[in-house]
Amino acid sequence: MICKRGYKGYIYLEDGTLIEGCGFGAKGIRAGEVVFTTSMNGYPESLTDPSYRGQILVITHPLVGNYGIPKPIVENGILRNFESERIQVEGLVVAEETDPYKWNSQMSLHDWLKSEGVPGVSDVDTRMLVKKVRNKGVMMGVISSGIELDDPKKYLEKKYDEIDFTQFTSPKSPIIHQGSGKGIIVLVDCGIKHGILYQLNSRGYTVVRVPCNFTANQIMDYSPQGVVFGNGPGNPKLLQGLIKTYKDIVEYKVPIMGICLGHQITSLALGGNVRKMKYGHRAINKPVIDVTDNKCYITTHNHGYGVFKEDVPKDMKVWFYNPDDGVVEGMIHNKLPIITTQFHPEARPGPWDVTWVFDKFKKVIESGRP
Ligand SMILES: NC(=O)CC[C@H](N)C(=O)O
Repeated sequence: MICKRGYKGYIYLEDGTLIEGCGFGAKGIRAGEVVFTTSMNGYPESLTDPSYRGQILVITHPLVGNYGIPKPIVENGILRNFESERIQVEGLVVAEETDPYKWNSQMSLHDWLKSEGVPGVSDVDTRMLVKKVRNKGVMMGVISSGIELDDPKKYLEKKYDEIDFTQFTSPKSPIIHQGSGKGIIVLVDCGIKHGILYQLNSRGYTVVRVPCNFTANQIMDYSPQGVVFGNGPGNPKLLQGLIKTYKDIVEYKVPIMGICLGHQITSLALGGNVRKMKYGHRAINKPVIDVTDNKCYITTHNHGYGVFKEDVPKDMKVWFYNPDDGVVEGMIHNKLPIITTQFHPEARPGPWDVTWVFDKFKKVIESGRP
């Protein structure tokens, strides 16, 4: 195989599969859970989504890199075109990585991965790889770019589900984004996407991002009008401290919104359950049905764990579900001002059809009712 960047690359799966391709981006070896997204675009946003920490991402769209990587645009400390300040995935696998052709491209995908020390592998039969993951379920794997992979098993000692990745993605101290109005929302930041910050801040709220391990007292010291438990990486059941904080916050009856990881933490804190899915939902065109009016929306997803119908806490009801597999994609509390979505109402990447969920949260805050 002749490789465009001059070096080879490999993907090794824990079931023994070894795939040879071409290396791109940084030279190096990393381990991670191998997951795939069917998103057709939005790779700058996906690669910087902290929920992908610990994972090797396979993009099923055959050409990746066509429009390059834009210059970051920051307003009020909020990134408008990336989801965090760095690439979060452990590695990237594509069929073909291309050089950019677009007016606002600042650098190629290859140069971006290289500058951030993240390995990529191209020229891979991603369809075969995805079929394997779909049939067997997500697996641990090793990605190597530009380095021979002699003994891949030695990189596979740690299991994705047993690592608390929020230690890498949560800020160490609070970060404040001033709003135009008076209200304060505390956003519990276990590795949030800037799209969520943007949606809250653009509705006038001052958003205080607090570390994932802040206590309820520390959160309530800000006298927030609402508390948002945002997205984040890894296994929600490892976050027992966060679950405790959630339970304590519920006692204050303050309006709560849970997004993705926050939806899962809601279920665990209120007596429900969360389970690992076979290969998760990662896409920007997943259908969800709103049971209140039976409307179907096309939404952005990135989750490997899920709340199933029988896992919903007894004081909550299903708000959204995915008609493909029945996974619960949103919940509303029967009495308390608590709403959640498993999908990403902030999209990025993806359609903005469901940003009204943030307006709904504003109404919940104003009325004090779910
Ligand atoms: N995007 C998220 O918040 C993901 C939540 C959780 N880490 C999961 O994979 O299911």
